[in-house]
Amino acid sequence: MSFLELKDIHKSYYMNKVAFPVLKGINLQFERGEFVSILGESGGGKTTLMNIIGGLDAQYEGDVLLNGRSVRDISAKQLDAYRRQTIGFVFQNFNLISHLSILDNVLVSLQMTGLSRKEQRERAVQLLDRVGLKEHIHKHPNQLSGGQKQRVAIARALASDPDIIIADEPTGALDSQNTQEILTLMDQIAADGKLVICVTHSQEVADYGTRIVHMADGVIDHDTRLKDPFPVKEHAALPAKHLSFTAMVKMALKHMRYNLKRNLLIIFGASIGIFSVILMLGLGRGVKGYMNHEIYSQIKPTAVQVAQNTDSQDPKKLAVTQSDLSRLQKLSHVKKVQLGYYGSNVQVQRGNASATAQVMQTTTDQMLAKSIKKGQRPATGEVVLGKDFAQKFNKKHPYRLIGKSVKISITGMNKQHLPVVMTKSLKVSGVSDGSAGQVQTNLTTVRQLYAAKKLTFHANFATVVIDNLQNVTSVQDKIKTLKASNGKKQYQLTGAGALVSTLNTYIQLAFYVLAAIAGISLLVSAIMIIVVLYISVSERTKEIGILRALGVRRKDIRRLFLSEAFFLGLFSSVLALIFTELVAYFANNVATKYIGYSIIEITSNYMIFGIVVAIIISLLAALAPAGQASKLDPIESLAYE
Ligand SMILES: Nc1ncnc2c1ncn2[C@@H]1O[C@H](COP(=O)(O)OP(=O)(O)OP(=O)(O)O)[C@@H](O)[C@H]1O
Repeated sequence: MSFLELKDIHKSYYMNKVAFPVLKGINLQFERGEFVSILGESGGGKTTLMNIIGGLDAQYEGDVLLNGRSVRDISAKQLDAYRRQTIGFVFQNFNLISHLSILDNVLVSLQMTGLSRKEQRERAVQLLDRVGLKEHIHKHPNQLSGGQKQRVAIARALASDPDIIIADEPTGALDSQNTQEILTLMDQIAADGKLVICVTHSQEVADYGTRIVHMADGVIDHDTRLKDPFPVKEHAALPAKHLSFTAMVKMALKHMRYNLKRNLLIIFGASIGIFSVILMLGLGRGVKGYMNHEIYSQIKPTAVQVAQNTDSQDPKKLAVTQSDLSRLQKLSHVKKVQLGYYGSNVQVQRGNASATAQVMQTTTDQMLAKSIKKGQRPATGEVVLGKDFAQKFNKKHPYRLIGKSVKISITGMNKQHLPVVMTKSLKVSGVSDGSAGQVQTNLTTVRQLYAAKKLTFHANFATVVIDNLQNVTSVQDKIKTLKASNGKKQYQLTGAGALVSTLNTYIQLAFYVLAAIAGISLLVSAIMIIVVLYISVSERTKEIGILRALGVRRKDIRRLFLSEAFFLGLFSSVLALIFTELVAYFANNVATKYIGYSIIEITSNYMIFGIVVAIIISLLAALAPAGQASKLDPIESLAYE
């Protein structure tokens, strides 16, 4: 049984379904320790035969037997393993990976062995030393001469300690001195007990080997033995494995570093989209926070105002009664309820000057004590005026009104539904910031006004004080669902507090819309990544072919591109976060100076969201290009110019 046997190999290429036979029945037997030169006219099918032996081409008839076992009908995975373990390729045009150093080029092959990282490196250095390149291990292929490049290729071919070295015109691009050196190396490889099969056009090269096989018209017409094969030294084969995930990831990073400028630009471009989305979310949160802060600096957040749910102006229908109070008081988390009165168009007179206040309200627990700028809250018979309103009586010194009397007139209705004006002289007890209306009295004062005219007083809202800020929304929601006897909703929330949740919803919505618009730039980033990766696939077609020839699996090629996309996503989101933090820092500094509040609030959730979205988008964008790369045919990729 021969080490390698080719049995009746036939191969045709098809053009428009027309078959062009290239190999027409090749029968050959090879042994280890042979240095076989394949000679023949150009276009005679030598490379085609090498691709079949090398496991790059599985579309042929006949059989290839290794140690008596067929490699014809094995799975794609097993064929990858066959190339990894058994075959070492040396090409005419070297086929080194340009973005990897000399050492890394050799290491790619070694990473598919069971050696430890240290052993891999030691073996790579040792092999490069053997081909005379120890001094150059950190150079890149473009920094080497042709002969040196071919020596790297030989070191790489030997890395996984394969039994067969296939060299397709290894000296075709070299001068005579380099040719001599390469031939010596190949001779030594055969002397080590390996099978060296070398395609050549040169008789001089062919004469160097132990055997010459001549091909003509798709068959072998001469098979001449020049010397005996070298004796085979038995040795343990290097354990093989497929390329590890980390090795693939590292290769992706090395490629990114090699194309640093381009990748930085892509990362920058992609980061803009993520930056805008995070910024919009942060700004939305900040603005909402600011609005709430503004509102709650004027009113107590745990108190809500409740009125009857009606559009009617009829005081009876608007009336909030004791039974309403007890109904509200029964709700859980309600600490206290109190009646209040709200009126409009209140006439205020001082001496000859008079003014109409749009809003008058009785003091409630929702009003913050600090809303009184000067003086104190109104006791019975007293009134507090809003500062702007007070200025209508004393423009320069509104606070001087404190302690003075004003006459206030409100309008009620008698039983006949006729308007009745009620007037009373009240002492100004303080001046407020106006957040509670322009005129503020207490409930007893209003009751007295009504009593003086023998009119029935109806409170028209209730203040519900809630035990804890966290329970405000739930209590508000509960109040809104309370039903009247007719099945309609009984109450509505009034005052600034009621606005807060609606306002928050609108702000949130507005910024979600803005974030979505910013998201369009994410789409642009995704398209950019797709384009770049497609370009990268076509630029790296040859590299993909080389990796496949070395035994790298399709899966690994896909991972290589997906890893690059992952890093593009990761790095661009990190850059985006740096940008957002910077912008937030400066914007918040300015905002704090002018409005005393940080207007951009970037939470860690937004950051995580940004990173995750960026990575997902990049990976999705990379799916098609990575898939395309993994499906490339190794022979076509190697032939790609
Ligand atoms: N993918 C392909 N599709 C169609 N025809 C092909 C393909 N690859 C090779 N051929 C044809 O098959 C024939 C043999 O090609 P091959 O490359 O094996 O020859 P060769 O002996 O190695 O030639 P050379 O010495 O010039 O390198 C040529 O006529 C070539 O045009």
